[in-house]
Amino acid sequence: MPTSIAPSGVVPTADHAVVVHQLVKRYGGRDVVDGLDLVARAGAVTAVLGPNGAGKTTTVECCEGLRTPDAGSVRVLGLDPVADARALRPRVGVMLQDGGLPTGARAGEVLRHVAAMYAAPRDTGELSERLGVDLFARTTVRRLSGGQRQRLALAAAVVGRPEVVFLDEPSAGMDPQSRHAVWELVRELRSDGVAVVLTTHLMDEAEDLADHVHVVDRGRLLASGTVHDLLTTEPDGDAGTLRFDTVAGLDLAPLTARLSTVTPDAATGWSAAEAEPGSYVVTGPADPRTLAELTAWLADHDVLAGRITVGRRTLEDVFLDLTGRHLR
Ligand SMILES: Nc1ncnc2c1ncn2[C@@H]1O[C@H](COP(=O)(O)OP(=O)(O)OP(=O)(O)O)[C@@H](O)[C@H]1O
Repeated sequence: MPTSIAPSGVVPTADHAVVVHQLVKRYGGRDVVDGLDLVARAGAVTAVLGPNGAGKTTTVECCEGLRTPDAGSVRVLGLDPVADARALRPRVGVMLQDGGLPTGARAGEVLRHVAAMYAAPRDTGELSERLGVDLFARTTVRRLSGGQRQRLALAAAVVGRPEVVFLDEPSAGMDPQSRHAVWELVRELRSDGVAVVLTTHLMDEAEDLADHVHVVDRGRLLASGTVHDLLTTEPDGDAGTLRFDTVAGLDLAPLTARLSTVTPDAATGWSAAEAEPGSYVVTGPADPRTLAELTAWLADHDVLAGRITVGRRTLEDVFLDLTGRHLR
């Protein structure tokens, strides 16, 4: 069962490296973070997953001491990120979404300069090589591509061997190979005991990397738990999904009724939604018979599906269930 599908179920304990409690942040009278609870453990990857504008960056910036909460509290390693900023600086690594790097300096210099600020930094040569920073070490930051800046920012965030790392959309704009290198590094940080907090709107990033996922939307926590917990939460249990694309506007009630007749003994029922015009998601105890029934139903309606896929539920489906909207 999930650690919590309800926001109130996030229970901070002493071994949490990050504890955000009822955080509120307002801009222009609008609560962009609206009573958010969030925890992150050492030796684990915690993903803050939500669509654009959900309040992920604002939340993480409050954890980094870059923004002051309007209400609620934030503790990182037991300290206040704003009041105890000096004590936290050597212990926390931060990768900002816009990089936050000096634009006139060369990439290699930036990394060496950041490393020099720490007592026991990582080997910059080894780190540069594995993230591909060595390939553009002599290029000034302003000339780097978005993905190159991201890689440099990540290297700078981890070079000081921090205990907690905040990564804001770490693989945004990266090619698949760079993304793979980032994910490998994140996994290694976890096994070294680092508390990794990453924001993402990429469900596969959250599913592949995260030990714990906080799903946020409109400044609020919608669900929290391990990926497995979130994907197997009642009422859908171990439901699978049948997705198909065809003409828009099909009446789905007769379809779910028909599928239910095929699986009368199943613990879970069927639900169906038109996620986007002409793009349907049918969730339930999918098996070969129900797939055959779906295609028969389509044939009865004289419609040809452009694509039919069978799969397990994804975090995208969880988000759709919770909000009625897509993650992106
Ligand atoms: N400095 C600011 N002044 C006014 N509004 C802001 C400011 N920073 C953020 N916002 C607004 O707060 C809301 C949340 O923004 P935030 O960047 O935290 O979202 P996000 O979940 O990180 O989104 P994205 O995935 O697009 O980065 C947005 O509506 C944004 O426009």
